Amino acid sequence: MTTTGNGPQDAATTTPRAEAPETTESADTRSAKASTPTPALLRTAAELDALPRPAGAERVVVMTMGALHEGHATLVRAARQAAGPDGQVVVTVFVNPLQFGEAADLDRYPRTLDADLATAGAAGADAVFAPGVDEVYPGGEPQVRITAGPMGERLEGASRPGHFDGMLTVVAKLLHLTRPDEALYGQKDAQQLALIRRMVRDLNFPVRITGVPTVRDADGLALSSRNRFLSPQERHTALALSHALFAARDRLAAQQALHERALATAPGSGADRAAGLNRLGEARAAADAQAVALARPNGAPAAVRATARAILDEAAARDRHPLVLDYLALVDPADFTEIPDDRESGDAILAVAARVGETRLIDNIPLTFGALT
Ligand SMILES: Nc1ncnc2c1ncn2[C@@H]1O[C@H](COP(=O)(O)OP(=O)(O)OP(=O)(O)O)[C@@H](O)[C@H]1O
Ligand SMILES: CC(C)(CO)[C@@H](O)C(=O)[O-]
Ligand code: BAL
Repeated sequence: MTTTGNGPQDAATTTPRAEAPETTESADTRSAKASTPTPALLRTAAELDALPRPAGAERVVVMTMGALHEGHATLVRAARQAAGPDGQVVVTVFVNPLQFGEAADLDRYPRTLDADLATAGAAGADAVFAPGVDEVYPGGEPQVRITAGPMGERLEGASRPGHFDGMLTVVAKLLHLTRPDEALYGQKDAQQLALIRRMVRDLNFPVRITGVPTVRDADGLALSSRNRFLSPQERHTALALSHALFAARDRLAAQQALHERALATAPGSGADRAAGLNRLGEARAAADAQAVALARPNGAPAAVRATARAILDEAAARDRHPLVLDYLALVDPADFTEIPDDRESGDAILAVAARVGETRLIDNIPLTFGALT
């Protein structure tokens, strides 16, 4: 019997281990991990169906492609928190062939189920649903699929044709199979999260979708299963992604702080304020007001893009282990269309994708234009 110690309604504690197929885990590994709660491993839809729902509490699902890291563990902990002690957390582990373009990317995608069970259990999962490809697609490639629509053709969709149709198709299937009250996804895959929200809204899926902020290494690199393919030198180059995003965010904050200071110093429009302050001999405040007057209305989006671009260009110009930029885009979170240069307020996402060596990485940061500090 598996135990998770997550409460009396914990369905995993009611699922005998013998009913789930064995993993390839050795007896030695199992005993070494005896102190960590091991979630029930479910390999088939029938086993998942047999998992009792928590009485009077919710089932919360985290979907993954395995090779779990601290980013995934954070999602599982957030799911545990959302489900509460009486609720149930189910983690899915499935490398979905439908969302891969290059066969090589699919073939080399890391598969680490034994370690995943331990990570999921330690983070509070009650069950791990890890079906094989034949279980998810018993009739071979599905003829009928979800179409992501225009948002799915931008950025990641343009670089990975068919990716989002494949992703949404499996997410729809996994939502039907797991039937959660709530499902959590990472903001690291911001376009994916936006599309899942859109699918759930457009097609009336009875589930709440929650986004979880990106988890990063101490030096800023967004955690990703694909990071393990980076050599130390490539990893160093890859830091340009997050550093570009942070620099752009800091530039926007500085510009907004400048604007606020100018507003606080004297009322009126930028140019008038600068002239008035100059007459009063307020040279510093006048310079601020002038800078703001010049910077708007075409300032902030362009400045944000240029700041990030400069850092990425520098990494692309390196002789060894250069970064190859795929896209840098400042987009509207609602539909992933480009933010126009004259946009003065509202939410945006600055998103980047680049290849370092053989590894393609993505990252993004949420920004708010016109927000007062
Ligand atoms: N660093 C992270 N912070 C927060 N959530 C993350 C992070 N990395 C992955 N996730 C989320 O975990 C879920 C499963 O993602 P997935 O298994 O594809 O991992 P991954 O690290 O993104 O792998 P890869 O980038 O190689 O595809 C997704 O909702 C994803 O957004
Ligand atoms: C949502 C998902 C599990 C669908 O395969 C995958 O795209 C991922 O891990 O982000
Ligand atoms: N993390 C998103 C899934 C993918 O790259 O296919």
